[in-house]
Amino acid sequence: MAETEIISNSDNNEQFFEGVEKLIEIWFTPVKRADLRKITRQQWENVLKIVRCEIISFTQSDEVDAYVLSESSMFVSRRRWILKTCGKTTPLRCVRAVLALARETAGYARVQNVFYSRREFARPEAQLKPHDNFDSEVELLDSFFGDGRAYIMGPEKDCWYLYTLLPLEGTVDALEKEQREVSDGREGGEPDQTIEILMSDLDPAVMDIFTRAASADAAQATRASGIDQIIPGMVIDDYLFDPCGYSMNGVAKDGCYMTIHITPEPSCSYVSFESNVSAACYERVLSAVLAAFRPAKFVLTIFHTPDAPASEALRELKTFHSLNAFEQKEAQYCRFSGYELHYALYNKFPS
Ligand SMILES: C[S@+](CC[C@H](N)C(=O)[O-])C[C@H]1O[C@@H](n2cnc3c(N)ncnc32)[C@H](O)[C@@H]1O
Repeated sequence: MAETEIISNSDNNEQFFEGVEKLIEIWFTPVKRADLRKITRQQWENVLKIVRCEIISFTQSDEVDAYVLSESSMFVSRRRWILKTCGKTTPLRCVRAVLALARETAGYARVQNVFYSRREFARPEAQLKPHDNFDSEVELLDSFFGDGRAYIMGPEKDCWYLYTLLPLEGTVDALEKEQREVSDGREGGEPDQTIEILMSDLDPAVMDIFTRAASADAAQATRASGIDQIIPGMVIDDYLFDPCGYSMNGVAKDGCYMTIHITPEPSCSYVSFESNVSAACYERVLSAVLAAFRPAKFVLTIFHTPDAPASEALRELKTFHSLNAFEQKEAQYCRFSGYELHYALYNKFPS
């Protein structure tokens, strides 16, 4: 397993781990018979060495290959690649290698869309280049993809960063038109959505479940926390770290995935939830996630294509009972190339 990034905090002898992940998602422009799943496990292992993490488990459905990593997860489907890594990993350093494999092994010549995002790190100064500041990350991303656009949302010390592609002809409408033309009559025109819930300051009693002292194995932690009930019917691949820490991927037959990563250390507790489940389930999913982990604070992001039912779900967000205990500190809505984004930051009301 890769070197553990656990740093002792000399003031109180507690351990620090940077749970906040860097998340990159690349969509390739459809080509008949091209498939990212032609890239072999050995080739992915070489890529992940550059990132400073390793594969620890694997599961798959007809639509997606899901890897649990020593630092979070990777999902590979026909034309979408997702890499989510925490700690001091360096995911942007592997993008050049992935673009080369996509071209030479999988058969993709063009990138259709890119999303790179993360919350502000608890300890930004401890990150390795280019992840020690967002400007350097953007500079490297621009060197791969030409002109992207960078966004910073929320308050300075607790912000959320995003990089995505600029519309080619200068306007969002122009890019959406181009994307519609590319996907007309082929795969790839399907509605898409991603919900992410990035939680901090979690209930210590819940975090305790994700320690070897409290749970004999990952399956026990999955059941005791209710993770198996968040999106029922998924094949779950879970892993309990020693002495604490938890990662899981879930995949369903229809291509739906979910992934949860947990840093239970009291001084830096952090949990991330991500899924492309359809928006029809958002209230149920949000309430199951908040009930399972009991965060004091969380960032909610929802990306969706304009035709996805998520647009409806977002209009109803204010009526979600699960959000009654929280104050919405920030909220922003953006429209990008082919996607809309809702971002919000919530704090628990003092009890
Ligand atoms: C990989 S997990 C999940 C991280 C995730 N990004 C999150 O949302 O918190 C990290 C947790 O596992 C623990 N851990 C134990 N051994 C580890 C190892 N060899 N590599 C990475 N994390 C390890 C860390 O202390 C931390 O609590």
